[in-house]
Amino acid sequence: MQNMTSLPNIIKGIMSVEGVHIAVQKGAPAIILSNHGGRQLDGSPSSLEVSLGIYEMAPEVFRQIEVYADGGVRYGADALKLLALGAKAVGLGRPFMYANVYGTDGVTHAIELPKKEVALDAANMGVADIKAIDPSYVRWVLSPTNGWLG
Ligand SMILES: Cc1cc2nc3c(=O)[nH]c(=O)nc-3n(C[C@H](O)[C@H](O)[C@H](O)COP(=O)(O)O)c2cc1C
Repeated sequence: MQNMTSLPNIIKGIMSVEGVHIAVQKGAPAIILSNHGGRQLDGSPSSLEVSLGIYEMAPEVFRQIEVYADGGVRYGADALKLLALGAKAVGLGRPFMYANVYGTDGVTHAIELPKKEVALDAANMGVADIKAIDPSYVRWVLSPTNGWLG
C-alpha cells in the first residue's frame, strides 16, 4: 500500500488479536481498538471486551504498539478499566455530540466530567499515578450470562 503521508498511520477499528498482530507486523506505530461506537453492527464486542481478549491471548501487544480504545466509554471507571489493561488513552465520541445541544457550556461540562471522575475513581482505587495502573487493580470476572465484568 502506498503511503500518502509522512504522518504516522494509526489504524482504527481493530477488533481482534489477529488484526493487532497484522498492524504490528506492518509497523503501525499505534492502533485504535474500536467498534465505531457499536453503530455499525448490533452485538459487536466493545473495545473493553476486545482489550480483554488481547490481554488474555497476547498481553505483550500492549508493549509492542501504542493501543488506544473507544466505543461506549462513558464514566471514569470505563476509562480506568481500559487503561488498566494497557490502553494508552481512550476516546469518547457521542457524549460530546449530545453535550453540544447545550453549546460550548455543555461540551466544556462533558470534558470536565470524565476528567473529574477519572481522578476521583483512581484515588478511590489507590492509584496515585495513572501511568502506574495495571490489570491487577481490577477484579476481572467472566460471567456466564453477562460477559466480562470488571
Ligand atoms: C455520527 C457519527 C459518525 C461517525 N463517523 C465515523 C466515521 O466516518 N469513521 C470512523 O472511523 N468512525 C466514525 N464514528 C465513530 C467515532 O469516531 C468513534 O469511534 C465512536 O463515536 C466512539 O464511540 P462512542 O460514541 O460510544 O464514544 C462516528 C460516530 C458518530 C456518532
